[in-house]
Amino acid sequence: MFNKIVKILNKIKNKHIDFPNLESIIIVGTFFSLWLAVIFEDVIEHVMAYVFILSFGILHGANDLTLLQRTEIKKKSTRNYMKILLYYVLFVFGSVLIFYLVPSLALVVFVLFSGYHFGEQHFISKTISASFKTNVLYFAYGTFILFLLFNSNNLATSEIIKNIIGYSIPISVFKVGLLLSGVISVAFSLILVLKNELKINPIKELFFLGIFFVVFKTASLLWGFAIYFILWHSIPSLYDQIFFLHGQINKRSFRSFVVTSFPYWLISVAGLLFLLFLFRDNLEKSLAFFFSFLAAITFPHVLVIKRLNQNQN
Ligand SMILES: CC1=C(/C=C/C(C)=C/C=C/C(C)=C/C=O)C(C)(C)CCC1
Repeated sequence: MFNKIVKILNKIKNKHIDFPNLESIIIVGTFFSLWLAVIFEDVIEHVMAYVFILSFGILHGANDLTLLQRTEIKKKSTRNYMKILLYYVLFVFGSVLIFYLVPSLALVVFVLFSGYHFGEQHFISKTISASFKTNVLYFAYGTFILFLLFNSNNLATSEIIKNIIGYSIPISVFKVGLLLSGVISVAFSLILVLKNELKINPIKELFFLGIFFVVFKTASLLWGFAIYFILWHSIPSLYDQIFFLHGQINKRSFRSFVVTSFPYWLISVAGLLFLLFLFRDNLEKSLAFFFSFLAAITFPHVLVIKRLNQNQN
């Protein structure tokens, strides 16, 4: 009883947000964003999407170096930090180079990596223990969400892909991808639930998928992506990262997270804005560059978060 009272007081004092509340906020935010998609035309949706991706989206990956440092068993030292920074920068530039040299391979790897990363974020708190089967589920679920988005906006997606890789791919690729990833997701979630290795509420999961379907069908490609990426991925991920670094979620830990992220955030946003400025006259080309840049900073981020989750297990 006493512990409960202390917990409630602590919540009020720290304005602590617990996960069920965060989920409700995300659902309300999604419907609000959906309403914005109905009243605004594509150009406004694009501006809103860029603002969200550049703020929360980039922010959720801007503390990777600190997270990496924390997960290092070795003692922290300046030299250690410099080494991590050097590897990180090399990794980002290596990704850019691969996008430039073999764009089709880079794009496939990017979509697969992202799928795993989205699925991992969605299911990690509902997974009892990590295994090959949970990895397959993360991968299949995340790619299913991406293929749902691509199918709902197939022409716009294939146009951007054409700008990245230089040739068109058949729209049927999205349908096959959706079907395959959907079947694998259902099969592996069933196996994991039956083995008591996954704690999910199937009705709730289907409800979420229904929301994503309506959002992707109603919003433009970029706004639909931004709604999922920010509300359903970046905000829960920010929450987990702040918790990992500070042990609690309150104004102070959030501020500290923003302060340490700021230099990396600024460098990424300045680089991205510069690219968008260069391609300002050609929306399709600028979107292609935008996604390639996002990919370059995503590759190391996916590995850092994977490591963080392994560390927590
Ligand atoms: C939406 C979209 C694409 C994929 C974007 C992806 C996969 C983004 C992933 C971002 C992540 C995982 C960020 C970091 O956390 C394509 C294929 C470029 C085509 C055009 C539309």
